[in-house]
Amino acid sequence: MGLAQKLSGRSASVSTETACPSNAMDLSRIIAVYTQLSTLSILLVSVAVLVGIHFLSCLLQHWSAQSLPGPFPWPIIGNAVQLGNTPHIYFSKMARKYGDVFQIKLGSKPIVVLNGDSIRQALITKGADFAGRPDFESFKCISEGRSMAFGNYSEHWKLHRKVAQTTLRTFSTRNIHTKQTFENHVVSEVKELIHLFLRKTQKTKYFPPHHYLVVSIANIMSAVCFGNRYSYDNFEFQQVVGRNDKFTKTVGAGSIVDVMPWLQYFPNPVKTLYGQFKELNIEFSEFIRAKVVEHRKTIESNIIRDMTDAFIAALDRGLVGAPGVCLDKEYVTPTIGDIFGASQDTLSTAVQWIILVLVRYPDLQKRLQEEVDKVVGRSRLPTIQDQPHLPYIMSLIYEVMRFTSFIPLTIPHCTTTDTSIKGYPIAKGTVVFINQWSLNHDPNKWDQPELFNPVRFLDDHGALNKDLTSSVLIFSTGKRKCIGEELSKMLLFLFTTLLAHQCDFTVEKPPPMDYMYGLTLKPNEFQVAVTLREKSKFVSQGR
Ligand code: HEM
Repeated sequence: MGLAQKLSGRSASVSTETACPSNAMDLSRIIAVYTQLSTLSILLVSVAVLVGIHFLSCLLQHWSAQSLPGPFPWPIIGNAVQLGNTPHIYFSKMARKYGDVFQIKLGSKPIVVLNGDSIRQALITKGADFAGRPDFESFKCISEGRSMAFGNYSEHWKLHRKVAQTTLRTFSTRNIHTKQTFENHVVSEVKELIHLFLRKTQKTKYFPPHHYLVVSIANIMSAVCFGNRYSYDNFEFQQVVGRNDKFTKTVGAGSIVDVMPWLQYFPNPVKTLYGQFKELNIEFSEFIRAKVVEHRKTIESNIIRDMTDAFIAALDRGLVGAPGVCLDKEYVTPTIGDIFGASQDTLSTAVQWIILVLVRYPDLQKRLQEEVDKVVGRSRLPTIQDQPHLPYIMSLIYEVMRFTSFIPLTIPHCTTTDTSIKGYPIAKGTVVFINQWSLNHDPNKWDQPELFNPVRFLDDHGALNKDLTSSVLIFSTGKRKCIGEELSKMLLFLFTTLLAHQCDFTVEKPPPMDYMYGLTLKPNEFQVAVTLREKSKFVSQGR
C-alpha cells in the first residue's frame, strides 16, 4: 500500500471512530492510530526540513560572491532538465544572459561551460590547466580504460598522444606518397559506393544513404588501420560500425549517467542505454583485439603493412618517454581503437551532412559541379592536387562544418590544477564543457550565422578566405585538439569532389536539417536518388 493510500485509509477510520468513543478498546485504537499518524508527520516534516536545507544551501552557494554566474540548479537534478534535446543551444542562450563563462549543475556536479572567446583563452592561453578529462563512469568503459582520447592529462598521456599522432600522419598526410596511398583508398571506396548507390536507385528510386556512407567511410579507415575492407552486408562489420548513435549519445557532454551514477542501480531507460553502451564497447575492443592478434601472427620485422603493424612495431617492445613513463603492448588495441572509432563516426557524420546539403540546395550542387568540371574536366578524376584550385568546394565543406557544428560540444574537459578564467577562480578537477557551436554561430563574428551560405568563405577574387576558415571551431584547439584534422579535410575534399564529379543527387522534397543529439549531431533520415552524370566513365573504366 502506498503512503498516500495508507494516510487516506487511516484518516477515514479516525473520523468515524472519534465520533463515538464508546469504550476503552476504542480509545486504545484511537491512541495507536494517532501515534502512527504523528510518526508519519514527523517523518514528513523531517524530509521537508532536509529538502529545505538542501534548497537553501543551493541558494547560498548560487549567490556567494566567489561562485560563477549561471542558472539556478534544482536540488538532486541540478539543471539536467533545462538542457533538453539541444544542450549547445541552451548553453548559447545562457551565455547571452550570464556571459561566456558560467556554471551549471548536473546532478550535484558543478560544471563550467565555456563559450565564445573564453574557449581559446582557456584552451590555448591556459592549455595545460584545461587539458584534463573527467573521471566519468562512461569513459572507464572505453578501451578498457586505456583510451588516449578519454584518458586524463599526464606524462603518460603525452607519450600516448605523440605516438598516435605521428603514426596517423605516416599513413595519411605526411608527404606526397602517403597522401597518394590514402587517396587510392578513398577512390576505390567511392567507386564501390557509387556502384551501390546506382543499384539502390534502380531498385527503389529513393533510399536512405546513411548506413552505406558509414560503411564506406569505415572501409577507408579500415584499409588504413587494418589493410582490408568489408562488404556492405558483412554482419560483423555492421555490428561494429552501425551503432555509433548509442556510443555518441552516452559520451556526449551532459550524458546523464556520468553525473548521476546512482541511476545505474535500478531499472530505468538510462540504465538500459548505459548497459548497451558498455556492451558495444566490449564488442568494439574485441573486434580490434582480434585484428591485432591476426597481425602479430603475420607481421614481418621490416615490412609495415598498415597502422596496426606500425603500432605493434612501436609498442610491443615498450616505448619509453619521460623518466618512469612507458607505453607497452597493452596499448596497441586501445590506440588503434581510438583512431578507428574517432574517425569513422565523425567522418561518416560529416559526409551525411554534405549529401543532405547537396540535395537540399540543388543550386549549390550545380555550382560545385560546374567548378570541378571547369578545373578538372570530364576526362580524368579529381585528385588531391586539385584542391587549391577548387575554393568553392572547400567553402561548402567549411560552411557545413560551421553551420551544423556537428560536434557542438567537445569531449568534456576537466581542470588539471586550480586555475581561473576571465577572473573567475576554478578549482582543480572541475568538469568543463566547451561549446564550439557558440563560436560558429556568434553574430558578432559571422554575418547572418543562421543562414547556410558557403560564399561567406570566399574573398572578392573568389579565393578561400583563410582567416575566416580558421575561425571555424569543430576540431577543438589546444592540447586536446583533434589529431585527425588534416586527414579529415583531405578525405572530405576527395569524397565530396569525386561524388559531385560523377553523380547527380536528387530528392522528392528538400529534407529539413533536423538531427539527433549526441557527441556528434547526426542528421535525421532522408532519402536520395543517385544517377550518373554525363560522361561519367569512372564506374565502368576505373582510373
Ligand atoms: C570531421 C571530422 C572530425 C571532427 C569534426 C573531429 C573533432 C574532434 C573533437 C571536437 C575532438 C575533441 C577535442 C577536445 O576534447 O577538445 C576530437 C578528438 C579526437 N579526434 Fe577527432 N574529429 C574528426 C576526425 C577525426 C579523425 C579522422 C581521427 C583519426 C584518424 C580523429 C581522432 C581523434 C582523437 C584521437 C581525438 C582525441 C584527442 C585527445 O583527446 O587528445 N578525429 N576530434
